[in-house]
Amino acid sequence: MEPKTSLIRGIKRTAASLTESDEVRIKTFLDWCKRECLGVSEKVKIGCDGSCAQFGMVATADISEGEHLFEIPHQLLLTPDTTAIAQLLQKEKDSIISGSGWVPLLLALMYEYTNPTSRWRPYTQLVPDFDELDLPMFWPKNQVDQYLAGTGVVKAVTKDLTSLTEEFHTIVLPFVKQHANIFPSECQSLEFYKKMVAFVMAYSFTEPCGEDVDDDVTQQVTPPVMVPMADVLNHIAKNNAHLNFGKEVLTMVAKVPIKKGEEIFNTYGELANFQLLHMYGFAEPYPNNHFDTVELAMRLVGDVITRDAAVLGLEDAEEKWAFLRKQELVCEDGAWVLGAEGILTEDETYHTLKVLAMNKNKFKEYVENDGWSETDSEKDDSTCESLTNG
Ligand SMILES: C[S@@+](CC[C@H](N)C(=O)[O-])C[C@H]1O[C@@H](n2cnc3c(N)ncnc32)[C@H](O)[C@@H]1O
Repeated sequence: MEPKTSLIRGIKRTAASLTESDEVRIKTFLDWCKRECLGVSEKVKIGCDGSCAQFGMVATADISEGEHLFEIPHQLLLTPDTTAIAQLLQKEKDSIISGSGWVPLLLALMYEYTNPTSRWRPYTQLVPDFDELDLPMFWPKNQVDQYLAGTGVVKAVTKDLTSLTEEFHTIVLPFVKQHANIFPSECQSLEFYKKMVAFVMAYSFTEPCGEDVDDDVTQQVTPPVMVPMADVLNHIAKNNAHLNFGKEVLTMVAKVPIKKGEEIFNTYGELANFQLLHMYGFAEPYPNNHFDTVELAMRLVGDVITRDAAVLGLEDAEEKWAFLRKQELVCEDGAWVLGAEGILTEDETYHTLKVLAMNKNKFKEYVENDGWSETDSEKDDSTCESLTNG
């Protein structure tokens, strides 16, 4: 059988040890951090001796809860506003508007990544070759279809590849050609652009907005930025450190006491394993990821209940399903989401199951009323309780 190369490659990297070139790149990066006033605690070090994936950060002494591990000045973030081509991007901003919103950062990265005299050179040199990240967007299509069927990754990867190819040809390539004096020829290649997209996907941060700015579970909606040093940290769901976005600096703070020798883990968000695999090329082994979810496609359930209504003892299954669709409680692309602690789409699932379980008269009444507004007493109905919790 064909090996699941990507998953195996991911495991192999666990046992990696620092090569001479790694050591030089880490030292160059740390010297750069010092020069650029990126302060790092003496109680941490970058290395390969963490639990996973090439580089990571490990505690070299006991760390207390709340201790600062490093502080990154805002001007050291690599963004469309800080790059050496910021003025050009600003001047041409109307021609680089994209659906993803990533194009300005991608152009900044293409420029800085290929420029030997870039201010961020020691940072961009530390990042591994992007193919090694094993993001499913680099897998051959047949492997994605074969190994990831039934997860949301297949659809997400197809969408990513379509949109990045479209943005490359319509926005990025014309821009790069127009400014061929500053972009080397490799920037005209779609393969290179894909690597830059992978860089943003697996390494960028998005400043949380809204009320809970200090909370690492906040919704992320602002454009992504590159954050040197913070992106050295690997992710686990039970992270022991998190990044605070302050006005002057971004600070990595210990969430809990961390013992000497332990790896420092950040969070990339409350992500299910399929999302981790899609964006970062790894998944957490069961049962470590308490944010993991399973999606039950409504379309599949619809097929089964209408096909096997008699076996299931369901009355008017087809009419009920059609009515639920009309009410937009179910849809072709929809899914019910099951989390570690129960059903996350509880209302929709509850409502659907309740309709499916109705007898003829009740369903007739329900259709006549164009659905029904539920009272608390109905919600306490024991049948429905067992349906939602069982
Ligand atoms: C932001 S980078 C972290 C630094 C990265 N380890 C490096 O060497 O540059 C994100 C990448 O690290 C790896 N990674 C992070 N957390 C991981 C984990 N818990 N298990 C396996 N790989 C992980 C994945 O390859 C992911 O795409």
